[in-house]
Amino acid sequence: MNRLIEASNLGKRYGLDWVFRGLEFRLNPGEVVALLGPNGAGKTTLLRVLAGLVRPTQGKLLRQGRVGLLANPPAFHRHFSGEENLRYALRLEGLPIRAEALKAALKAVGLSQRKPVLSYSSGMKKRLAIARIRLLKPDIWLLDEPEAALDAQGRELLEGLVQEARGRNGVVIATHDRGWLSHCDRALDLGALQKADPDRPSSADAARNIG
Ligand SMILES: Nc1ncnc2c1ncn2[C@@H]1O[C@H](COP(=O)(O)OP(=O)(O)OP(=O)(O)O)[C@@H](O)[C@H]1O
Repeated sequence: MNRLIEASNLGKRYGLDWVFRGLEFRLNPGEVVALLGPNGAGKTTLLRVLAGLVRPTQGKLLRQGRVGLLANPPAFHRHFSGEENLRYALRLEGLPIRAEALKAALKAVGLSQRKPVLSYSSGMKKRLAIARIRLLKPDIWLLDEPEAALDAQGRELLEGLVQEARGRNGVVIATHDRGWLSHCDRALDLGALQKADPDRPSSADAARNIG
């Protein structure tokens, strides 16, 4: 089977401080992995490294396929409407832009087409980010605290999205919400990795099977 992500001896340091070091991580198509750990454990940093936005300080990282990062908070062009932001994202990825698909994507998350994003609440921005990742259909879904700011209906949308994705894509969910574990195949606990070795020398894969 072709792996979507294969990382070995991965490490990221800011100044003298290692955020993580010696990390082994693999993601296969169809797998959903939870990324756990307390504040500051390195979940966002690892997602950004896996997404290719931050260069690792050490180690090898191989990725296969398109990556979609649902950041927390998600970033948009504030003066563009929701629809314009979706168009822009599709154009950047070189994907076809179909007006009907854009309209449907916004409707599915309960947003109107014309309002500028600067008038959105945090939950509405999160919903727009859900619409965006759903349209972009990446092979690798990296979700950073995806539940933050969402109401119960938004959460349901998100859970549906993860179920949709898990058929053929790989999903990594960084979260403090252990409710996600029932949707995940494995968990990687960065807090446990730190505790196992406070100086964070090279360590083995901290992933554990959860069912
Ligand atoms: N650009 C940066 N420069 C310096 N240090 C950074 C930078 N980004 C993150 N860090 C540090 O890396 C560590 C991990 O931060 P990160 O945001 O990855 O943690 P997290 O697990 O996502 O935390 P939270 O649960 O609070 O979102 C923290 O000590 C943080 O201060």
